Amino acid sequence: MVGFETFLEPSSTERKTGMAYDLPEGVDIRGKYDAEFAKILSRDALQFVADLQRELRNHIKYATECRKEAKMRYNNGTLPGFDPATKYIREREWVCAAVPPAVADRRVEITGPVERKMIINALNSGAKVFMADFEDALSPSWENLMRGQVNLRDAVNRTISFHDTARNRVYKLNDQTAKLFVRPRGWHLPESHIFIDGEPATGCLVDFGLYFFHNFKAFRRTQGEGFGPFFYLPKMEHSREAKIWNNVFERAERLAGIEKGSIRATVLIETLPAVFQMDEILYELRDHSVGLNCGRWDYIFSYVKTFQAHPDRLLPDRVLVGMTQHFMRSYSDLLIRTCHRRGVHAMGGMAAQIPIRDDPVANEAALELVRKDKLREVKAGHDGTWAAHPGLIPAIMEVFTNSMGNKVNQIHTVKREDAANLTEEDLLQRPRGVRSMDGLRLNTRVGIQYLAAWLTGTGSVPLYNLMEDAATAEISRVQNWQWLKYGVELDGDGLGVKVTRELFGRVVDEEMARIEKEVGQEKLKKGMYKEACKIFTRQCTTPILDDFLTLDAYNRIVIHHPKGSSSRL
Ligand SMILES: CC(=O)SCCNC(=O)CCNC(=O)[C@H](O)C(C)(C)COP(=O)(O)OP(=O)(O)OC[C@H]1O[C@@H](n2cnc3c(N)ncnc32)[C@H](O)[C@@H]1OP(=O)(O)O
Ligand SMILES: O=CC(=O)O
Ligand SMILES: [Mg+2]
Repeated sequence: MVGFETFLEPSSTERKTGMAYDLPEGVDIRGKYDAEFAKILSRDALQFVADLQRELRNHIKYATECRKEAKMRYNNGTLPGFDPATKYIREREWVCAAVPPAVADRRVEITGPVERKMIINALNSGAKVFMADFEDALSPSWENLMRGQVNLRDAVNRTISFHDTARNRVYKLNDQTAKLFVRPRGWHLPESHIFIDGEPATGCLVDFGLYFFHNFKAFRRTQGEGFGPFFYLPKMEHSREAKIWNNVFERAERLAGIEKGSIRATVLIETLPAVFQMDEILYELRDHSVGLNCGRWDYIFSYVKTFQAHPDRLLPDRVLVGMTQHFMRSYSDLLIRTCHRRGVHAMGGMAAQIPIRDDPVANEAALELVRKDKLREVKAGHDGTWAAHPGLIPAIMEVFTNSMGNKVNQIHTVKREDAANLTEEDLLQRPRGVRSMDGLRLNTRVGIQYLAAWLTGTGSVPLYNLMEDAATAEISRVQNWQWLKYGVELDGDGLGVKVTRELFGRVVDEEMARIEKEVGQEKLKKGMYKEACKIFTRQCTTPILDDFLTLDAYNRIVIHHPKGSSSRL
């Protein structure tokens, strides 16, 4: 193990190796060499990541096995629920460490991929927080991930700029910027361009490790007011996964020589099993927590996934599964109650609407939907919420500020004790609504176009005036799979058509024709639409549901450079 102090200075051990990365023992890089990437992938930074991986790999494997075991139980008919063994954690009075002053006010948070121009725009957007995303909004190609690390380093050091040559516009940071949170990938995704002891590294440890290593010092000085760095943690299913993150944080703090509790993280509650573990997750992270967030889109995806073997719990059309469905409202209410009882932020989620530039009437209608959604959140007791686009920030800020007045959050003022009575049944209640041919078509059209964008390096896209990312695309995929698997009757159009493979095949052909008409023949040919259609169709029709759309698709974007990318000195 290299002492952490040696990491901090540009060290003499970071030898110039020409066109190859300088690697510690047991680490191999199979991604393309780039001189900028080499500054991120320094020997000492890689050593830090490798040490995290070595210390935690068995815990990660165990947690992965537990996920499989839980899936088997749900597939055999068990319903997720509160764990009697951890009742004492839910019932006892305890609180998380106090919220750091730098992030007490999080009323509007903007999110976006770690792309250079977007990072600058997001930090300048007027939002209180910017969540820079290696996850739902990013296609994890080697190029995107490593450029993302370069961009974040420059953002934290405040040297980031971007020259849009086509528009001759230079982007720079304002004096006042949003506070930066970083969201690493979920536990399930490998980083197949970095091998540690012969195995692909765990994606989130690479994202966390490289970012923390290069930025913790500057971050604490420039924006954390002595705390930080700050993170969002996605897609957890159980508190044992939060415990692994807590170990990661403690280890990083120890090695960096910073106080325990410096690193803070907000956990997304975006899987159905995790809603029954909210106290337990906060408890594991009680020294490092700044709250929970309603990751509503992955949560809906997870509802389908968890109940993949329960034909009595089929979803209605995707557009009908909103926050006013009883199970969604119950989840948000219980999350608020749990967070405020434990002294941390209860963050709202993402409304999918984005500005519609060429149609003022439609734009106003979209904005009104966002306002309504945000008003519901702030009235329920959320302390802040997410915006997908800078154009939405003034309206959302106004809703939260009008409702919260001078308060920076509602942690101590809105307790929601009424939500203590919510039951497992409330949290699992079947969503209501119809299923329609339009729903099947929309899922198909959106799923294919999103995947085509993802395969070519773009992880969040505007489609039909809505933001689409990995989480929303997952809903389209699993909903089609579920409807096909159980041959549901489309009762929403009065036609009573059953979803069969033949019908779905026809829908795919027709929707591909529609996509061609919309994007043009040229773009269709140049893009990855046919490949995307193949992957999406296979995943919708496979007898056993794939765990993640992006796991299969990831293999298509891994590009190994066996020669000249790495060297062992
Ligand atoms: C389910 C979840 O996990 S939600 C969280 C993950 N998802 C996300 O973070 C999605 C974030 N949003 C986005 O990626 C984008 O807003 C999109 C793809 C939906 C739409 O993007 P675009 O089509 O480029 O929007 P549009 O053309 O209106 O952009 C106008 C300007 O706003 C900027 N912009 C748009 N969204 C963002 C954003 N989220 N952050 C920073 N800047 C943004 C654009 O870069 C552009 O800047 P410019 O005028 O300087 O060139
Ligand atoms: O990550 C957020 C979500 O809604 O999913
Ligand atoms: Mg998500």
